[in-house]
Amino acid sequence: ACSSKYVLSQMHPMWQGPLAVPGGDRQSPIDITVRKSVFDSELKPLVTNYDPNTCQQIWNNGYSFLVEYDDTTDKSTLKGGPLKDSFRLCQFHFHWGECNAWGSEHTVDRRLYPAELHLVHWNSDKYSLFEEAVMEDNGLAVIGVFLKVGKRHEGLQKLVDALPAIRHKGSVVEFNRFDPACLLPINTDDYWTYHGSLTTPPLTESVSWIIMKQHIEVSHDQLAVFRSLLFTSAEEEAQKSMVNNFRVQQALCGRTVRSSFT
Ligand SMILES: COc1ccc(N2C[C@H](O)c3cc(S(N)(=O)=O)sc3S2(=O)=O)cc1
Ligand SMILES: [Zn+2]
Repeated sequence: ACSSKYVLSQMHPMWQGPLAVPGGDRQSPIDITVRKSVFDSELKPLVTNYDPNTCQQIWNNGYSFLVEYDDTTDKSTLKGGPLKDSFRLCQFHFHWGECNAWGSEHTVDRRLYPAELHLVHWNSDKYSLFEEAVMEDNGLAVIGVFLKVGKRHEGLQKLVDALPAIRHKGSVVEFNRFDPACLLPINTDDYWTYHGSLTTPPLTESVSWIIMKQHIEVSHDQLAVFRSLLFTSAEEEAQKSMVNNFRVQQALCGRTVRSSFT
């Protein structure tokens, strides 16, 4: 799939029809084969500085639900890790399955998780707008965190309680003072990192992926509320449950996945 000009057509609930991505040799998501990852002692700990007051709204974009942050100043930033520059948080969202057996986009030694959190940041040292950065080689940095079903996640509940108000595609509600740091695992020093792409259209190959080794736990009931969202807008006849909003895994095409831990 790497040499071919186009990625295989992604006949997937999230979008129909073939998706042409020029080149297509650094697509995401991927399976992380632990024994093939390469320890890199140059990789630093992640440095996140998130200001909960920059949280603005939560909305259903028809792929997932996004919590959006004011990224007009450097108030919520990500530095360190594999990154040379400072990146600004613009949104976070999740991917999940119709059941707890699957739902994550990345896998570790083929292990699937019921859901995966993505915290999306753009390179504010090199670019002045998200829209510019998203098209550039080192424009975005996305932190991926696996979710496992277990004890209730207290910090997540505020977000879960807001979901019924955005059931339909296109609905938006104000959402303030949410600190995304509460969704990070205790240990953020251990991660894998590789160069990849957005996992939804436009699939641009502009992402430095940082996948946390440690997962977070959420309750079965909290995840069930994710599945009560809809892909469809209020006007559409057939309502489709927003589930399985993950992309099929892509070929590694010779890329190396580095680890910050041995
Ligand atoms: C060019 O116009 C745009 C480009 C990208 C986007 N985004 C929305 C996407 O759904 C999306 C999916 C991401 S994932 N699953 O982390 O790879 S990150 C991301 S986004 O916030 O960049 C919006 C407009
Ligand atoms: Zn995502």
